[in-house]
Amino acid sequence: MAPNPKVVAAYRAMASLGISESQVKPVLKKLLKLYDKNWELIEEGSYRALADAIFEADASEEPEHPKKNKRVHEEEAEAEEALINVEPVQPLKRLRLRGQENNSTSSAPSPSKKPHIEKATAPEGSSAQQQQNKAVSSDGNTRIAARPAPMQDASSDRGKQPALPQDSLRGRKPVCERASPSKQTTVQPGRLVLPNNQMPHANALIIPKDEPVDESPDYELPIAMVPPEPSSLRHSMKSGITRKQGGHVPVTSSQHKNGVKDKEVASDVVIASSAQGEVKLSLSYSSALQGPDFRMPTQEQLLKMMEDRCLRSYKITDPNFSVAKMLRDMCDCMLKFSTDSNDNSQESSMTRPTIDVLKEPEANGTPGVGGSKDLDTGSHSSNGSIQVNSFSALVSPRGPYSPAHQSGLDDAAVISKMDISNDIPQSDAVMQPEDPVSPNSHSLVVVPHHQLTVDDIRSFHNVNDITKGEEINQIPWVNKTTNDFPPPFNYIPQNLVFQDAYVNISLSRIGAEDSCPCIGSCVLLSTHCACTDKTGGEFAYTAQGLLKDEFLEECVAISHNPRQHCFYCKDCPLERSKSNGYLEPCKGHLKRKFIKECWRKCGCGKQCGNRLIQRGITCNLQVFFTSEGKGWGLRTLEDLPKGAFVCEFVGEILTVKELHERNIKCAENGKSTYPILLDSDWDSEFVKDEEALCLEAASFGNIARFINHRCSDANLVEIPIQIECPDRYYYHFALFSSRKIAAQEELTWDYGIDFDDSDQPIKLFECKCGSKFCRNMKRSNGSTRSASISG
Ligand SMILES: C[S@@+](CC[C@H](N)C(=O)[O-])C[C@H]1O[C@@H](n2cnc3c(N)ncnc32)[C@H](O)[C@@H]1O
Repeated sequence: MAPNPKVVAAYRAMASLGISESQVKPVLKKLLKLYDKNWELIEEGSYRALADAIFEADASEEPEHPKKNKRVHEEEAEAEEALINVEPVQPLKRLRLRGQENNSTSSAPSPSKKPHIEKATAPEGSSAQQQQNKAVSSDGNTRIAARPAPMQDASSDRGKQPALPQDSLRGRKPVCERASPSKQTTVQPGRLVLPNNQMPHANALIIPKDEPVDESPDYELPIAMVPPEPSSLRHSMKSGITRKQGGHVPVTSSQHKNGVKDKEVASDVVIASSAQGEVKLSLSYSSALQGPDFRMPTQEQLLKMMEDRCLRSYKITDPNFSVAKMLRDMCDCMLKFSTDSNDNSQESSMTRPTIDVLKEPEANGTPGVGGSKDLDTGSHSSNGSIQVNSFSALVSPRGPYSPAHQSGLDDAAVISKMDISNDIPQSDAVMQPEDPVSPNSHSLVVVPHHQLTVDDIRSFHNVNDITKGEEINQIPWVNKTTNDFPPPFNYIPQNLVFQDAYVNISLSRIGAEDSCPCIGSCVLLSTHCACTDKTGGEFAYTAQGLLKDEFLEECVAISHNPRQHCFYCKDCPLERSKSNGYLEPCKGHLKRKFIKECWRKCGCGKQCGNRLIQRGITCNLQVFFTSEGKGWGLRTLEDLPKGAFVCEFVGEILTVKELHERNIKCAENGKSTYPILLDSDWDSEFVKDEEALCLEAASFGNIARFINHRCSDANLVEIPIQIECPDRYYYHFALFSSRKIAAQEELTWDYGIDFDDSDQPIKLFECKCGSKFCRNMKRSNGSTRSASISG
């Protein structure tokens, strides 16, 4: 018999990819069977489906179940016949690009025929793409905003009796409102959450620049969604109104015919929305395959399988990729486990684990930052669903304004929390009609790109590097405690003027007394360096780049005994900024020891030992969610010696007047400010309004915005550093280790808060520092005055 020319062509195409006939043959047979001998589907995209199916078959090489041999042989016989019979038949339904499912094309599916899900999920990316894209970045992630707690209205105490000078602010006002470690895991309407790169399948969500993009302009539709009533859905998406309950939006065609579920359908995906803005993706898998041997996979097994599958199938970003397909694969994985595996480690029948997929990925070699490695295998959801919570935001390497593209989601859509339910008709455990008002009801939030808020965009914190590449070292974040994501903010590595602050950095102002003619590293020279003149002729740093002990001890002592180091302005710029006709007395400012670093007008080089903090953060840090109720915190991932520079407190440079205005505005909006006053030198002369500066790090800041307060025995101490500005009304605010700090220890500094003084520009929080010297603890034990913040 003459060879079928189509078969020959397929062999040739595969041969060009280095795939032998013997590899092609069995897969081709299966595909022909699967596609009802529709060669069009096989030939499409230069035999892409075939190539991918071969790769998948190669990778899995799972032994056939003996029970199935007979059926398999029958199938093979049929397929063999198909190799001869090239008659095209009506093509079967394949997963299609979002919004295209309703299109009628030459490959439009036959409503009556559907491939088995296992086969239908043959990978869609081309093999060539697969090979090219092995090193696709795994960046990415999402969030559900942990919103800052509301701020106290700074004006609330106006008009109170004049107070005597006191050191209630103790010269340091880093006093920050905590970003609320709220348990808010619900996606708010209009809020965007992207799939986490730490999800096993995250790579699949990144579209390479040169990939063709979905031509469908219909970005208001969710991915791979086939709305039964497109117009109404579109309306609801566009208007930001979530879809009505009980109105599940089926993604695939698992319809019930006369109330009976179609047994042929292996899975379906249902997306539903609620007015609460929650998202539910419900995946059902066929009851036809469910028997007495049904077993649930363990979370690890399921995820591992998904990981493998994603690596094989989706590592190439493919314009045809759809989340629905990926989720359907997950159902398929469940099916495989439940029917094929006899592994004793599996969960018993009908147990359904809760998967917190994205809480704890691994980063920088530390356990558990945001990924799937640290799953809570013990917790099972009661409603028979697998929950995949806490997607983290993707960070776009192409800039923060294209996260949806980066995710492969084009202009739309994002899921923050999804329930993958095992629809088991017998138990009827899930797929109940949803209560439109219940907080547990499920919702679909599809956010067109144009609806993203600035906060949404800011909140795409890369789980592996919250600094977005701004620092020398990556700084990952991790949350083992809740489903919260780091609050939205823009990472900036250096202070930036907000608006009115007058920071005059000009070379002409730096005179001989503020620069040195040294060559090399000043700290190594025996000659006098002019840059030490302001610090008593001594460098504060050792040749090893640590603070000298003596200097450090003095700084710590000042911190511990602020009263002895406070000065009081005659005409306090801070009070002036708040004054609405009634000027209160100065509450005191802490006069601290300065360091002056060499800078660009000096003869020495960048590596000079007297240029420490300007070289940036060098230790390995991690943002983490504290378990004590302080919200996010910062810790070191390595042992730190005493006197090590950890980081600068970076933020927007504001005048104190601007800070006051911002505080009021933030209070109105329920937001917080994270300010510190740059007031260490305010005693030297009368400080003009525009010179009374502070740093505010809530919206623009660096890693220091995560450092929590600890009363008195904090392990960091703050030191003002003069670098480029000879006037000390502007300086850098650097944090050094005040003692040896062990890896994994939380980094803290004493904000200098007087918890008994409610007349502060910020709202106080209930201190949970845990120190035996806690000033707030004393107050709450012995005093009736409350200084706690809500949230
Ligand atoms: C600079 S921010 C620190 C990062 C913050 N924890 C977060 O989650 O973004 C300061 C805020 O953290 C919280 N915080 C800091 N130290 C705390 C402590 N010792 N006890 C309770 N809350 C604290 C307060 O809400 C404060 O306003």
